[in-house]
Amino acid sequence: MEEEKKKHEEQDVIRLVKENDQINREKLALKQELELARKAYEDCCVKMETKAKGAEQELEVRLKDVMHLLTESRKRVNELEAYSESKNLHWNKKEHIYQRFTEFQLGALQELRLASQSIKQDILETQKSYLDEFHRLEKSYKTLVDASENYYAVVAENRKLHNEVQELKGNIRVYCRIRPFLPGQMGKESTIEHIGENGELNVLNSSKQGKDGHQLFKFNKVYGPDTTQAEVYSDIQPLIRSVLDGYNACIFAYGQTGSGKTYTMTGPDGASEEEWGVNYRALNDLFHISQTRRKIFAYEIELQMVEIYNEQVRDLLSSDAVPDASLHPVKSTSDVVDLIELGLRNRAMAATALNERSSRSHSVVTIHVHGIDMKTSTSLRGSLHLVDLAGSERVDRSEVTGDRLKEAQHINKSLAALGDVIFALSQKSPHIPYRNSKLTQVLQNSLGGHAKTLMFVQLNPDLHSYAETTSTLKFAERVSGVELGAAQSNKQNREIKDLMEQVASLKDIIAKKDEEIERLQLLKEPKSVHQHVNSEKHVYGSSSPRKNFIGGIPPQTLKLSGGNGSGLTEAASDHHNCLDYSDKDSELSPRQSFDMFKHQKEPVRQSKPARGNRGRNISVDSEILGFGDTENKDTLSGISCSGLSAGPDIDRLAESNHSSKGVKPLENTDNGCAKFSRF
Ligand SMILES: Nc1ncnc2c1ncn2[C@@H]1O[C@H](COP(=O)(O)OP(=O)(O)OP(=O)(O)O)[C@@H](O)[C@H]1O
Repeated sequence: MEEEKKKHEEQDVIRLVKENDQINREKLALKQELELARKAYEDCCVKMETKAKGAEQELEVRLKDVMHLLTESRKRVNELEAYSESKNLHWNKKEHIYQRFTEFQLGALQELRLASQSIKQDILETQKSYLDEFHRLEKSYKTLVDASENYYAVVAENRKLHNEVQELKGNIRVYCRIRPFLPGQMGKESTIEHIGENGELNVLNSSKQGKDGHQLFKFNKVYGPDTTQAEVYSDIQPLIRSVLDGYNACIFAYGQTGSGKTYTMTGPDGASEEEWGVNYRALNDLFHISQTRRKIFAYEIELQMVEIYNEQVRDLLSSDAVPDASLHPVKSTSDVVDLIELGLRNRAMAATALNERSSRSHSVVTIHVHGIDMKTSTSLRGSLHLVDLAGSERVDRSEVTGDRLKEAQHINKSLAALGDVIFALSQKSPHIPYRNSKLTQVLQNSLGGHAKTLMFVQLNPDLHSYAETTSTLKFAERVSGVELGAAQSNKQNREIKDLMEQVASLKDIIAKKDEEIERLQLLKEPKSVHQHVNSEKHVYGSSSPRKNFIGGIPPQTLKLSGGNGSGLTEAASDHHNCLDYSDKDSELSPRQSFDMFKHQKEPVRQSKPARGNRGRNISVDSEILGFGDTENKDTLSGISCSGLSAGPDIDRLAESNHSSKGVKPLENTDNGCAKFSRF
């Protein structure tokens, strides 16, 4: 045990020696390590010391700099403080100034606001007045524009018309129109050899040899068979338009039966607008122009349509028994179409061998235009007669007898009378034989005076109608040589119109007084009728105002002294009627002419009780009406020596009448009526 203890002790000693070695070794290593650490520490301390010294030096430099900067900054701060102080003072001053200025500005602004409000008010008021003024100006400007538009249109039209008037001055215009061959007549030989540019017309009769077969005529214009209705109308349009300026115009269609008179004046049956004749186109045109002038003129247009058949005037627009030629106001073309169609239906037709719907009457469409210039109150009256004459064919060729012969004789008589009137006008004869036929009576105003007259000469190109054609052309050629003088417009201004009305009423008063004196004289001297007649003649002398009635006829003398008062138809047809138009009354308007027809009835009823003495009445009336012998002789010579008959056939017809009855000077019949001994 001991041993073992010893052994353990030995082992412990060995272990302890070993451990001591180990600790010594470790102690040495640690000593070395410590030495190294101490050396590293000393190095580090030296380094740090050096570094600290460097840093200290650097910091000192920097401190110096900072101190310097600080001093500088303090200096600047002081400076800035001083500056700011001065600025502050300055701003305070400025603020004070601004404050005062703002206060002042606010005051001024307030004032300005007030001023602006009042100015605004003023502006609104001015604007309103400007607007009013502007509207007024706009209105007047519009009126001026309209007026100027119309003015220029009117001026242009007037200029055109002026030229036409110049052109028309003088001769009756004659336009010749050749109708085409009708279906079924194709292959027929034509008499028309050549139509010249300037109104020349060569007709040819192939059955005659050499020179005799050719004849040359010259008119204002010749229309070939292909001419359209519109082309024809465009040539006469200015004449028709002049009616709106107060002119009277008359357009005839003359020619043998079936030569196209109705076609030219009205158009074919059931005509389309393109085929419309002069009648429709004229009215259409008049409406159109009256519309364009509506700002300047107020127009009224009225229409009448009569036919003259066997020397009787018949109203075509009235189916009533009323005999007066009715006047129909028209406002549109359709009114016109309806009226003319009614008239055409009423027109007397009768068949002849030449034309199955041959019109054996003259048809007269009359357009009355009354215009008032709205500015000057000048009134104007124009009228247009559109006459479709009855056929001028030869009686023998018409193969007519009995009633048809009578019709033909009447037609030829009235055409001869028309020729006589035209010739008398051309001769500037003091007596124009208007009353030789109803046709010339109705057309009186549009033939003489200051009317414009145009004649369409219608031709049938058929060689078979050669004789008719040449006789028609000869008549037309003579008509074309007739000079009527310059046309004049029927304008009357308000003052003249008022004065005329005053004069008329004064004349009425004087006439009434005259009658009273007459009545009193009759009461005083019931037996001295003869003396009374003489005294009345004196009263009706040139110094008497009665002589000055329009047209030279006192109203009470426009009566049928010997008629039965049955009105227009009978008045027109009855040769015993004393009513006629004085040849001096060519200034009467066509309206007045028709009015005379209207007045025929009433005075007849009055004539007996008013006058009491038929013989005296007759002598007075016949004198007033111009039935004096000398004048009537002139009438007759005018008829027979005119050299302007309605062609050889008409002459022949007249001769045949003369030979049976003999040509005698005009004579007064028992009842005081002038009788034309030729018919
Ligand atoms: N220019 C034309 N173009 C075509 N047809 C025409 C022309 N002129 C006339 N006619 C025709 O010729 C025929 C006879 O014409 P219209 O009846 O006009 O003759 P008119 O001279 O008036 O006869 P009347 O003397 O018997 O009244 C009609 O059928 C018509 O349509």
